[in-house]
Amino acid sequence: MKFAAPLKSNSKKVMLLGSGELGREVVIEAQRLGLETIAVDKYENAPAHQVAHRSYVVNMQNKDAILEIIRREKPDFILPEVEALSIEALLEAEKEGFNVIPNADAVNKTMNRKNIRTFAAEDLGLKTGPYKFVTTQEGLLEAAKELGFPVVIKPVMSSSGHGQSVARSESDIPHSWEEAKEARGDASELIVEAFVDFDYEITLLTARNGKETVFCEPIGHEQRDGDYVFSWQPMQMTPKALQNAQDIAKRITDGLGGQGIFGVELFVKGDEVYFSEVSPRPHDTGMVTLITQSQSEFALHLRAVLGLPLGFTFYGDGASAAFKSEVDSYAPVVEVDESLFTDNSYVRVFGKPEAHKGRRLAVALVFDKVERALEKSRELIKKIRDA
Ligand SMILES: Nc1ncnc2c1ncn2[C@@H]1O[C@H](COP(=O)(O)OP(=O)(O)OP(=O)(O)O)[C@@H](O)[C@H]1O
Ligand SMILES: NCC(=O)N[C@@H]1O[C@H](COP(=O)([O-])[O-])[C@@H](O)[C@H]1O
Ligand SMILES: [Mg+2]
Repeated sequence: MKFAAPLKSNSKKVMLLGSGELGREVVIEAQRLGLETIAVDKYENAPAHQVAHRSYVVNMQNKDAILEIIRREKPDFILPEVEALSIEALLEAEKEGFNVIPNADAVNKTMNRKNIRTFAAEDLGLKTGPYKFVTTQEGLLEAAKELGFPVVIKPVMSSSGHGQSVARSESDIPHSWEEAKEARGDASELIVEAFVDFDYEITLLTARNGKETVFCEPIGHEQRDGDYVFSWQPMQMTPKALQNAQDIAKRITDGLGGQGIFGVELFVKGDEVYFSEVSPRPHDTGMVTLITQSQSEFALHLRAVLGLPLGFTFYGDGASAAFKSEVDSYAPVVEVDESLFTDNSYVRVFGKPEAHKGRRLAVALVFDKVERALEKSRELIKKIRDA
């Protein structure tokens, strides 16, 4: 493999569509291999903008605007980093010969819950909880009654819990209907899911480099309001549950195809494993790999994209805790207690230019035996605050 320098006529270029905290780590890893990096997002000074060679601010849902940047920059690899972006632009770019990671069809399927759920459950036959799709409030009530309360309601296009709610009875339906409008993406259709009473849930990071598929240790996580708050690795699983999880991850990622890392989200009850959803890119709960693995999920993503070998060492157990702002601010300051800077813990501050309530601004990482690491991350996260 040959590695050119950036900003030359023969440079290899990587374009990130979405430039948040996950993209920032991908850009850093890309630069470590001499790649030229271009970061695109809908607002100025997004985390990856701050480290990339060039950056663009554009309406990510505008086909022409995205295509214009792609045609101008001619990247060797286009890495979608957020769900809410113009899929038409990606389909067209692929048609023109650009390499969309993992491929435009996989991005199309995974960005929309209806597409990915029907693909997983109906085409591939993977086990999921019962679900229905609705477009009206009356339809929502009907579906919830048929599935049985409680139900989880989510816009077909959204992420990080935006627009998501749990309805426990009929009286919650009007609120859930209103809440869905908070979607980051498309709320014209909703998925209504029976509540899966799982023992625990995991993300199984799965990397494909065109030659082999490699799994990371399973990542356990805790979610609040549809968004991750703590994650730890490895999640203790029975051998049978782990085998089932890897089988599902292999089937869904083979089904989607292409190269890169995927975050396969699964619910586990006993030895039974239910498919939930999958990100065709690094996963927020996978930030824990920044402290547990010789090659983080971001480094593995790049290796997979470039077709490089996927070998890495699992250094040992760890945990991560997301810090979310409690204020709205145009000049956010994250105050971190010195006790976070120890031999086995540290913090990464994302440098987001604006804070609002609930926005993730930093992550605390702890390296320790998994229970202690999680316990410690619960203590440490209380020592991070908005200044
Ligand atoms: N059917 C369900 N039964 C029980 N819990 C659920 C169900 N669907 C979702 N959840 C809970 O809500 C969380 C978020 O749901 P989901 O992953 O579908 O949304 P998301 O907005 O895509 O989140 P992210 O972007 O952070 O992955 C899940 O990790 C799980 O904890
Ligand atoms: N669950 C998806 C996820 O974690 N995505 C990550 O959050 C950023 C958006 O953050 P913002 O909402 O603070 O701009 C995205 O750009 C990505 O890095
Ligand atoms: Mg999810």
